Amino acid sequence: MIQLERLTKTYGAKTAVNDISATVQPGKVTGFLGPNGAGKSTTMRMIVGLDRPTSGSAIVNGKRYADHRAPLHEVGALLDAKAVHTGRTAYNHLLAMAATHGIPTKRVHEVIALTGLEAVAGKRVGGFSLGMGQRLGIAAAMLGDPATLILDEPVNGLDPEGVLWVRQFARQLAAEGRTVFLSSHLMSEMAQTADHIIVLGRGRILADAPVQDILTGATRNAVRVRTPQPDQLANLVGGPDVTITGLEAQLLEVGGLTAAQVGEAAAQAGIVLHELTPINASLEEAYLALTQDDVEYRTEISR
Ligand SMILES: Nc1ncnc2c1ncn2[C@@H]1O[C@H](COP(=O)(O)OP(=O)(O)OP(=O)(O)O)[C@@H](O)[C@H]1O
Repeated sequence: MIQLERLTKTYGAKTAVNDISATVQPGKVTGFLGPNGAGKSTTMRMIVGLDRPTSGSAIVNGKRYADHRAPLHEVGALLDAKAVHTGRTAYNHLLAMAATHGIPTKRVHEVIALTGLEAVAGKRVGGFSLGMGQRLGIAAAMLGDPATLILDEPVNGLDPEGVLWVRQFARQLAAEGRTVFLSSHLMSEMAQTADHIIVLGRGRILADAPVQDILTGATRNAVRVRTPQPDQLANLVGGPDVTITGLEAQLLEVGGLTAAQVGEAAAQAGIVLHELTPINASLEEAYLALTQDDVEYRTEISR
């Protein structure tokens, strides 16, 4: 379990993480989502003691990371997969890590098997593909058989097979009762992997809810209607819970009604329809809407 309590980190005038409180529960995959620069990596670095909070605290399995006698057995982290690129073989890299933490060689073989690295364990890490490097980073995080796993952008740049592997691995770890905390800037990926999602924007928590709740909240009930009689249709279906937006001269977006309701009302009133399209906001749209004011660097799209 990870408990963030009023956690704050400032760099000079810049507040990277702004007074966040949240609990990451065991037995679940929790997605940590936010646009670039939202403060995800800084939060994760504070959890594993690589950055010191300006104020507030990050507690893992009941203690601050630095106060654990054998932190590798408590928390495994993959924070920067590129950091493991060395001239060593994967096996020797893991063996060196294990040796410095008093972890037996047997465990090195176990994590190699666990992450499917058997075939490449004798190869130099410098020549690894991104996917293999990611597996090696996860193998290293698993060395101490930790109850809590923290993975920063574990699927970034992976091919579909690699993405699927990380997703299944994360789910398996959660099923074993571990706390699994993954960051990503892709809502679509998190929606398929996580049970719970925490959304960060400009260092603040924008949402902290089960994936199912976020999915339900994201579904928009709206219909796009093309008709040569837009004013009559608007008068007909208009009401207190209905929003009507003119998109083009003969194109309306009707919110709050289903396509069936609009179609039947139009038929009864003899209004001609040329198009009737239900619109469902994707989860990605909901996420963009949630974070649009909180993106640090906005790309201007010229029209
Ligand atoms: N060492 C540092 N010194 C100064 N500013 C920093 C430092 N580390 C991070 N920041 C700033 O803090 C903010 C949060 O950065 P952070 O890397 O935590 O975001 P992130 O959500 O992980 O983004 P990304 O997806 O790009 O990794 C950014 O504005 C970043 O520029």
